Amino acid sequence: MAKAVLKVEDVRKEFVLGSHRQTVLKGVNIEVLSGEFVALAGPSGSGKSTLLNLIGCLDVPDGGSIEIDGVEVGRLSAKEQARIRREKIGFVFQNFNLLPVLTAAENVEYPLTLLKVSAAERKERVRKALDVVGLTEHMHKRPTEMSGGQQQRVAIARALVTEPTVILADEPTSHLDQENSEIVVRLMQRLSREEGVTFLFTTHDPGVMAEASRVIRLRDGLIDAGAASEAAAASAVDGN
Ligand SMILES: Nc1ncnc2c1ncn2[C@@H]1O[C@H](COP(=O)(O)OP(=O)(O)OP(=O)(O)O)[C@@H](O)[C@H]1O
Repeated sequence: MAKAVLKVEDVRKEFVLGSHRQTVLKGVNIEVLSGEFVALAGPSGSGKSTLLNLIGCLDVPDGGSIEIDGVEVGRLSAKEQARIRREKIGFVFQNFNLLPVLTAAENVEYPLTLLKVSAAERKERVRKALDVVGLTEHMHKRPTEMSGGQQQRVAIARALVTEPTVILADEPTSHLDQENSEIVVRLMQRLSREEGVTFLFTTHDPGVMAEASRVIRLRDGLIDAGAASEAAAASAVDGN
């Protein structure tokens, strides 16, 4: 039985804009097991990015707890949050967010430099990460010299290279055409199945959701219990 690497319990978040107070997350509970490939779905404005930002230590919850690899991250100082982000979390963004002046290899190497990994080990880990995403021959190219799909694969290699507990991906395929979207989703799925990498990603695309090992749905600030029980019933039937 795989262990839970992410536990979100009764998480609440509200935003105040002037006199308007909006409760976006009203007590969210989710658990993600090591090696799972989990989609977070829900209508626009349902709080998917807000939840991902809390899990990614980019914001703090107003209540509840978030545990990553057994560490409670919801009430850490900004400095401690930054350390958790560097050591335990990989990020993939919809617009790739590669540094334009760096080559593919240098982009992938960057987070290892922040972790003070030795030059020899950096070289080996970058080589392996680019190999796993199938971009060895493009390692010296800059982002502008690569397609969107190739750039997103570099971003996945950059997220992978630190061997994080979980990779969080916010709409990783929404800026890609159908063909590249499929390539990127299949790549993430393969990394989950073959390398045991854990992914939690948001998406609006039913085709992408269909590839997930599990779909968690947010609605009105809560996990959609109907969808959760449907998923439990489906996994009981197919034995996953
Ligand atoms: N920093 C903020 N300040 C104020 N309101 C915010 C902030 N961030 C998000 N919100 C509000 O919280 C709600 C949820 O936003 P969020 O981006 O999490 O939704 P989402 O499900 O990711 O939407 P989409 O699918 O359109 O990306 C929205 O109503 C949004 O306006």
